Amino acid sequence: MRSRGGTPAAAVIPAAGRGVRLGPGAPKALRALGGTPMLIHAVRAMAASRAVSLVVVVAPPDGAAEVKSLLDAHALPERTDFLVVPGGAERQDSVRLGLDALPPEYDIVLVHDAARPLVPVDTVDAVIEAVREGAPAVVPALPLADTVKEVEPAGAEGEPEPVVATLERARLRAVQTPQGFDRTTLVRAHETVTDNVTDDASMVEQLGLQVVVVPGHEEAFKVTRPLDLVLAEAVLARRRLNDGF
Ligand SMILES: Nc1ccn([C@@H]2O[C@H](COP(=O)(O)OP(=O)(O)OP(=O)(O)O)[C@@H](O)[C@H]2O)c(=O)n1
Ligand SMILES: C[C@](O)(CO)[C@H](O)COP(=O)(O)O
Repeated sequence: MRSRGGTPAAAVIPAAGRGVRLGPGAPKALRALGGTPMLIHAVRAMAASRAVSLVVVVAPPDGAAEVKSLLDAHALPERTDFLVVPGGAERQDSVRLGLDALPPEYDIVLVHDAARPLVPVDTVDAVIEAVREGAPAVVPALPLADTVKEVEPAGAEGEPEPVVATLERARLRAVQTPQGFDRTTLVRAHETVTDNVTDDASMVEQLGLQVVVVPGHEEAFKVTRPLDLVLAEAVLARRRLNDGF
C-alpha cells in the first residue's frame, strides 16, 4: 500500500436534504442544535481535524447564498478554506456536485453528512489516517445492538411482513460518516455507478475495490427522526457542561 502521511484532505458535506423524516420546518441542515445550525456543527467537526484544509458545503439547491452567509456569521478555524455549492435531487447528486468543485490539489476526500453534527475529531482523524496509509475507501462503523432480520417488504403499510432470514449480527456493522476516499477512486465510482445507493463507499464496493472499516463513535449518530434531535441536544449539553461553558 502507498503511504501518504501528511497529505491534506478536503471534506465534502452534503447538506441539501429536506429532512422529511425530522418533520416540517427548515431544511434539516439549517435547523438549530444548541442554538446553532446543525450544518455549522458538522463544518466545525470537519475543520477540527488539522488534516482537513478545505470544506465544501453542498447547500440546498436554492439556499447557497443563505449558507454562505451562515458560514460568514460563525467562527470557523482560519486555517480551513470553505466553498459552498448548490446541491441536487438525491444525496448522490449532491456529493457529485461537491466533488466537481474540488480544486485539483486534494488527493484525499472525506464525505460527511451534515446530519451527523457531533462526530468527534478522533473519528475524523482515524478515517483520514487509514486513507493516508493506502486504503482506497474507509468507513467508520459500529457493531449493532439489535438482532437484524431480512423481510419480504409489505405490500401495504401496516401489513405483517414475512421474515426471510436472520442475519449473523456479529458480522454486521452500522456505517457512519465521514467516509474517506482516495479522490480518484471516489470520482471514478461516481462516474461509473448509476444505481441508487445509500452511501458512497458502496459505490466503491461496486467497482470491486476493498472498503475497510475503522471504529465509529456513538456520538456520530445521524439526526434523522425527532428523537435523534433530543439525543443530540443532550449530548451537546453534556459537552458544554464538561467544557465549562
Ligand atoms: N438531495 C440530497 C439529499 C440528502 N442530502 C444530505 O445527505 C445527508 C444524509 O441524508 P439524510 O439524513 O437522509 O437527510 P435528508 O435527505 O435531509 O432526510 P430525509 O430523507 O428524512 O428527507 C444529509 O446531510 C442531507 O442534507 C443532500 O445533500 N442532498
Ligand atoms: C451515508 C449514511 O449516513 C451512512 O450510514 C447513510 O447511508 C445516509 O442515509 P440517508 O437515508 O441518506 O440518511
